[in-house]
Amino acid sequence: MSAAEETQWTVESAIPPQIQSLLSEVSESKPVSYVSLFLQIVSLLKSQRRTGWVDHGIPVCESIADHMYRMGVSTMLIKDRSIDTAKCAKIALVHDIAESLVGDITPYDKVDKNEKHRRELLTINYLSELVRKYDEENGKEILELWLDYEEIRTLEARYVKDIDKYEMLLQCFEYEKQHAGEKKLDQFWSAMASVKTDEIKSWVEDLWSQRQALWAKLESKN
Ligand SMILES: Nc1nc2c(ncn2[C@H]2C[C@H](O)[C@@H](COP(=O)(O)O)O2)c(=O)[nH]1
Ligand SMILES: [Mn+2]
Repeated sequence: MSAAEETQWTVESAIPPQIQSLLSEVSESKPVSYVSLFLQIVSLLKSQRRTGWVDHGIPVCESIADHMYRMGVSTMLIKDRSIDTAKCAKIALVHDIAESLVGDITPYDKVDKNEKHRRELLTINYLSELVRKYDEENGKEILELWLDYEEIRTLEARYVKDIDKYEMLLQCFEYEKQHAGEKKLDQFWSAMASVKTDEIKSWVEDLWSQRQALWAKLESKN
């Protein structure tokens, strides 16, 4: 993608036609009209497949929403009582919300991380503004929770960052099991090194030993 094409990306250009047609139906005189508009943009997360799996030929793979849902549930398992797990769940539910319009960009895509951040920051501000039309405080909260994650501003965000990697690795392990030796997704497992908290490290270490056992069994059959 050329530099010119990259910087041409705007939120407005990323809004798909089915959402564009809704924009003329909201009115600041009717704040509640922004609720369904915002949530129909969120719906895009339910149909967008996670690019990393698509790139590795996983048929019928999970969506971005699937990933965030299981992350939300995962935060409820954190047993460190000093962590505000309700806040973790909220961060999990919004951390990839900008991908509704930006799309799911992997570390191997041609979009560099500054451009990815630029697009996602424009989008989260756009989404936050939509919610503020209905409720100022809720719109601000969604933006702040997203920034907590993006900038790892809190220990809760650090846990969610770790769970983002754990959830991906668990999904990777599930795809490797499903494909019974046909798909060895080694590339993703380098993410283990990014996990920082002791508790989530213990989750990852357990998963890694399960994966090692799986491949020992699969490779013994060959
Ligand atoms: N091909 C690879 N894709 C990867 C890797 N690590 C992450 N990813 C994918 C997973 C998602 O599709 C996307 C970003 O995920 P976020 O949850 O961070 O938005 O990138 C990898 O090692 N290889
Ligand atoms: Mn994520």
